Amino acid sequence: MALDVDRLCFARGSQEILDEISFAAKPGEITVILGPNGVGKTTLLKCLNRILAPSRGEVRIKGRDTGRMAPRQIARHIAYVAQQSETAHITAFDAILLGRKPHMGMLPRPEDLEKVDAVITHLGLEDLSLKPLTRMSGGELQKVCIARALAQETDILLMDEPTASLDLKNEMRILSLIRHIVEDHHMAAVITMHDLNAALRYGHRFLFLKDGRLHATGAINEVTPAMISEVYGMNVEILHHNGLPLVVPVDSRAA
Ligand SMILES: Nc1ncnc2c1ncn2[C@@H]1O[C@H](COP(=O)(O)OP(=O)(O)OP(=O)(O)O)[C@@H](O)[C@H]1O
Repeated sequence: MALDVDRLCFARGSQEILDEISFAAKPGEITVILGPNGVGKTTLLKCLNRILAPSRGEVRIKGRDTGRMAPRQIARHIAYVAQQSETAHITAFDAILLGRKPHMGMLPRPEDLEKVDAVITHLGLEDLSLKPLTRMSGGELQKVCIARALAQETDILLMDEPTASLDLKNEMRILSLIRHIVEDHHMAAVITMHDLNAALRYGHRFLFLKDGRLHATGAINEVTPAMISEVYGMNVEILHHNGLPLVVPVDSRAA
């Protein structure tokens, strides 16, 4: 496994946010964390790369406890795309170059610049390369953030609501891009999402959080309407259209 999470707990003061969360993220797969607002999805992601320190339990990268690793070492294995990306007045090229920081000293080496060029070409971002982040649309910015994560050359990718501010077309494009990257580069991705239909379309494995605990997990063919209803407090059906699952709310009463 690329990433093993073992009985992870996180508390803020006396408030227990995450309670005994265990799962493993596999290379070549997108693991999607699902659950209602405020359940702890972002908190869990931040515990995975130790932006937040779990109060109990372990997160292991290829068997190594992240609690015993320096932040720079963790950053060589885990790239993190936060929910609100920074929009500093720097170009896309420079933003992507920041992804090389865990690998370089004070100054970029020729191989760092070559890596950034290669990622820009791979994602077709040549036209954006010299554009400042402050003048980018949400979709453009998200692509730059993904490019920076790729330039970081990690085996694990964490993304917090990567399509939150995107229109339908860009949402599909970005999720398709993430899925291709994960499969082609054999990365293990863990992402949070609210759009259940997009999640079921592009994810491989699903974790449902409820009341701070892992309520249910499963691959695409193991997700049931009951799991969704119990977690979101709303009755749903799962229909199929052209082989794709579609979650349809049945009524708005609490399940
Ligand atoms: N900086 C903070 N200080 C105090 N409490 C916080 C902080 N950040 C989050 N919380 C609380 O921790 C809990 C989990 O928040 P978190 O952001 O992880 O949830 P989430 O599932 O990602 O929510 P959403 O779907 O709305 O983004 C919530 O009760 C939230 O109010």
